[in-house]
Amino acid sequence: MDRVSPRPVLVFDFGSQYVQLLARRAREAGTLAMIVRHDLPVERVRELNPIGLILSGGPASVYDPSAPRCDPRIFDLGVPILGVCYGMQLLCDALGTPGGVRSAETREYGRTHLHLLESAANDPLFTGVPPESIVWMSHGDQVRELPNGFRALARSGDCPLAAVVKTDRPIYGLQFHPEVVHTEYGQTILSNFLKRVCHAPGDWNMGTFLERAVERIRCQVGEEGRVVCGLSGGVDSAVAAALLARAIGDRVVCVLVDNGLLRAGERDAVVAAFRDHFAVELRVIDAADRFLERLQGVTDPQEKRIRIGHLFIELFRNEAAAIPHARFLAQGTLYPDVIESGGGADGPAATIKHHHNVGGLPAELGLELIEPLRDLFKDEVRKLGIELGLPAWFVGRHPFPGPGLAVRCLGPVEPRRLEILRRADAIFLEELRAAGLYDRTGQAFAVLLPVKSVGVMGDGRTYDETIVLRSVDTDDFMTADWSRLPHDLLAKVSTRIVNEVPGVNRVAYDITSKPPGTIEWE
Ligand SMILES: Nc1ncnc2c1ncn2[C@@H]1O[C@H](COP(=O)(O)OP(=O)(O)OP(=O)(O)O)[C@@H](O)[C@H]1O
Ligand SMILES: O=c1[nH]c(=O)c2[nH+]cn([C@@H]3O[C@H](COP(=O)(O)O)[C@@H](O)[C@H]3O)c2[nH]1
Ligand SMILES: NC(=O)CC[C@H](N)C(=O)O
Ligand SMILES: [Mg+2]
Repeated sequence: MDRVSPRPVLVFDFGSQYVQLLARRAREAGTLAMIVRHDLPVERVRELNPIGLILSGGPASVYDPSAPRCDPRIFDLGVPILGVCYGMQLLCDALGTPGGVRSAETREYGRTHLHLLESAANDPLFTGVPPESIVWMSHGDQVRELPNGFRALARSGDCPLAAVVKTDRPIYGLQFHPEVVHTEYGQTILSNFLKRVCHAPGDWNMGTFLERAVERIRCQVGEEGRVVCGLSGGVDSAVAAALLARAIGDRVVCVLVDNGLLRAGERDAVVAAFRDHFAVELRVIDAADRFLERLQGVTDPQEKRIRIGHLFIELFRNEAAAIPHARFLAQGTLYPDVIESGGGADGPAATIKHHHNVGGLPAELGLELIEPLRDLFKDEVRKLGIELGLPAWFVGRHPFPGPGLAVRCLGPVEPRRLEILRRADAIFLEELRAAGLYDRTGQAFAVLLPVKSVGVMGDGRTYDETIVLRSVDTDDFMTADWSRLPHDLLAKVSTRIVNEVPGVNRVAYDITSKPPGTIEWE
């Protein structure tokens, strides 16, 4: 992100899955955010002249001797500090909490009720936040006792210290995550921190992103360079392609790989949509057989992604080899793909899954990557797509992962199983659209389990496959809640799948949020 506002808020990265969300919420509040290493020395912090500091969450436990820590001198700078989850545990530990930080008796993941204490009534951090609200938690450790010189501001059912503040300095700790969209007043709290506690002017805006991104692409590609752009028909690659077209015109060649793992009718739909909305060349590579061959007998989800990622790159490389000056590969990589793949090489973030386009890439790429959307989230990319002139129905499409049905076909990926999944998925989406609910859900799809169960159909015994329906509500795909779909719709989809898809005798509906689940099953 570019420096427009002179004084940034620094987000110290302790390996949270949500570190960029903190930065993004700051952007929404009109403040430039810079993500920095968790152990940035205080001298360097001073040079950056921050308006405030945010300490992110993270997978470690502060009582673990190898846990990441910050330079303790940052607490004496006099700059406002907000510690979130691990960040709160760390600052309480560093400033001295008598009972220490320990593993909690009850861990909290997902939706929790927050109760503000009377002491929060006049605190600027909670201006505009009602006494009771919903927050999202994701922790197993807890600060046991109020640190010396702190005041408690809020509690939850299982966590007596859900928010604390130092009485003589603007140092706050929150055990819940204000940065996730499911925390009802999260943006209010972060915006209060920036505007009311740090006194940030709030004049940064996203409009400049487009111009700067175009400039950066021109600069990277040069006068002659050509770019191969992996185009999936999804929103991210379409927006990346449109951005490239704006920056370098017909020096971009889009490549759609038909990997045999696409949904029913997808390939034709993408080709048609592309023809109508883009002025650049699109090539389609038929590679279904090669992907299926590579996936034969593979059941481990990470291994599936890695094999798929590698084959994608081989195909892009072959394509680029035939085009003069094509040294670049563009992908619609977003921040969630990056952070879930483990963030950076030596960062403290845990690997949740190797997204095929990041963690699944081979060591030797042979092409220079262009990923203009790497710092952004899905809904920001959608806004950018609209600015670039893509139609609203197109940018509103549900995401579909690059590894496609392979990561929804749990167990071995075989043509027979893919066909079952494809048909069940098509029925679910058709009914969701018919009920007018497609645009009100974030992502919906079917999953085929490697589990058979007993049923009775036509008075006879069956022993057949299980389909799970998954539908989630989310804007940024970092956290998600399961969609409360009408029972009548679920009943209709279930009946149609069992009646119309041979080999399936049972349909289940997934009622797990993220966290603790992920959106995909693999
Ligand atoms: N079948 C495909 N052919 C070519 N490139 C692909 C294909 N599938 C994925 N990619 C590349 O991998 C990137 C990441 O895939 P991902 O599914 O996250 O994004 P997307 O498909 O562009 O958008 P969406 O999230 O809406 O599905 C894409 O932006 C694209 O560059
Ligand atoms: O291109 C992709 N390659 C991948 O390997 C991959 N894995 C997950 N996804 C998509 O990312 C979003 C978050 O998914 P999860 O909650 O399952 O991690 C959801 O929208 C998922 O569909 C992927 N996209
Ligand atoms: N999300 C977090 O920051 C978690 C912090 C710590 N690892 C815990 O489990 O409590
Ligand atoms: Mg996709």
